[in-house]
Amino acid sequence: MTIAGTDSSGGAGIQADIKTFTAFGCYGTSVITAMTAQNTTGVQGVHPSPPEFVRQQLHSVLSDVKIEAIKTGMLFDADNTVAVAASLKAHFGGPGSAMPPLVCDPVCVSTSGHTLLQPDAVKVMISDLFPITALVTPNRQEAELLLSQQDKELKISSLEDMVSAAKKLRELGPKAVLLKGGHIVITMQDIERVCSSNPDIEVVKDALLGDNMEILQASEADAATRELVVDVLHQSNGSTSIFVRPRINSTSTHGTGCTLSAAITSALARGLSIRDATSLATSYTHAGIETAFPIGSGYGPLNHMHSITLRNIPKPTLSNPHPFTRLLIKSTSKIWKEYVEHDFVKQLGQGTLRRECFIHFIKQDYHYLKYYGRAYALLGAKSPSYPAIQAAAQTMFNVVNEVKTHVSFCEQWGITEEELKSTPESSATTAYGAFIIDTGLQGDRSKLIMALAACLLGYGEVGLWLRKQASLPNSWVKWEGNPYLKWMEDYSGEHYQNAVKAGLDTIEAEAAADPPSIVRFQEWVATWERCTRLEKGFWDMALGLL
Ligand SMILES: Cc1ncc(COP(=O)(O)O)c(N)n1
Repeated sequence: MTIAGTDSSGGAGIQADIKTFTAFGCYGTSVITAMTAQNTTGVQGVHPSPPEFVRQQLHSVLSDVKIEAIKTGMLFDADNTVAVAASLKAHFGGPGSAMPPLVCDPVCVSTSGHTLLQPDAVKVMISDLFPITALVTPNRQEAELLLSQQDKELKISSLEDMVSAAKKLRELGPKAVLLKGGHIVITMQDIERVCSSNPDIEVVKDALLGDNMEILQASEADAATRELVVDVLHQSNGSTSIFVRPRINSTSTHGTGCTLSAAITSALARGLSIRDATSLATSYTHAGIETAFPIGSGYGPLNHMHSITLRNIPKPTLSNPHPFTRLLIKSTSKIWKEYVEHDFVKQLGQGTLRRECFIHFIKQDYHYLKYYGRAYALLGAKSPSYPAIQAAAQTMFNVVNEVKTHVSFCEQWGITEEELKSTPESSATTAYGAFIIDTGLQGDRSKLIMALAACLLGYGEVGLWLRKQASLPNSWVKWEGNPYLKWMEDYSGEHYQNAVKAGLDTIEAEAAADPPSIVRFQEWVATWERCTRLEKGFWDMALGLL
């Protein structure tokens, strides 16, 4: 449900909210607090709803429809603000009627400079609405106005100011604060500076920023001085996360705040946490600006419907042959790095890895391959065409054959096949294997492909990384004479790398043939991330023997 003002030009307010709810697959209801005569150049008139009529609309909706999440936008005056807060408290005050998450976008002034919240309403918003608010989403100007009650001089002009203002705003009563930084230019250097003095801050980078990976071959200079937009989320558990994305110079920004808060509300209605909802919503809004088409002569609206397909999967090029996989890895670059540059891998490369750890690992790998083979059989069963069935079946055979190589490899380490069979499966192996099979059984073929990719691509990455490191002068990787040379040769060798290439092509083809919605993409990322984490867990387990 949105409680806000209308925008006759369709880009902000109720209209933006309903479009955004729809794009997120949610059903929207609306309570109108004011009508505006408005276009892309400004607000020409405001006609507030009488407070009794605001109450009546709220009653009509709440007495009939089960609401999963609520947002407030333009409330216009103190009377309407009181009406909204009182109605919500009355409806959700009783036993068994818990308040759904309330996102308060404290709309005060339009982009064009028109007052959308009268000065005496600010105090009421703080006293009546904030205590029942799950998340308040001010921009810089709104944050300064809200905090001016305590400190008239307060100005927010740096990332440090944003972090401290977000904390102060939290003390006004809402459970969490998202301070939006669209009006403050920030660079990577600022982020590094702030994070080095506040190591607890979580940095959530948009998929378009991130690290380079060997298997994706291309490089992209991430200039320390590139202009960024940063939003700061501070929550009641004391955690602070900052959401970072590239700045777009665009005039298609009318209704950005409404859209962002409506997107967060939708994601909360779908059950995401505030942090994950914010991450998804900032991506969605960014893509809306990026893909907007010009409407009107002033500040035009965003494109709300881009998420029907995933934005921005660039076409493959020579320098970026696997754009979708790149997006996937960049979306999870932190955990991916922890996996592929794990201490287990480093010690293996140095040749210092303890023999027991390696033996534990290859024994468990023997069990894991069983799940992995079965999962490809399941993928075959879910494949729509002969070539797709063939590809899945072929990989299943490759895995089964790999087991034979694995058994003879283990023999060289003094482990018989009998011993492999009788080794109990560790929890990390069962967890990972079961997760893959479970993902496959849930029904979505693409999700299963994402689940299987973390293993395939990760080992390919490890092989290439170690080989590349070994080729550098004075390298920490010991190649010749390393007891694990054969393992490194296998995973960096042509045979395995060809399998990686085939896997990359499958993922790219899957994404190109049926580009996912942003919500579905997020599900793919979540699956991929779970498997990356489980892979890391597999190596933690092997090192845990120490
Ligand atoms: C009805 C209504 N609600 C909110 C806004 C703020 O949007 P923006 O800051 O983009 O002008 C607006 N212009 N109109």
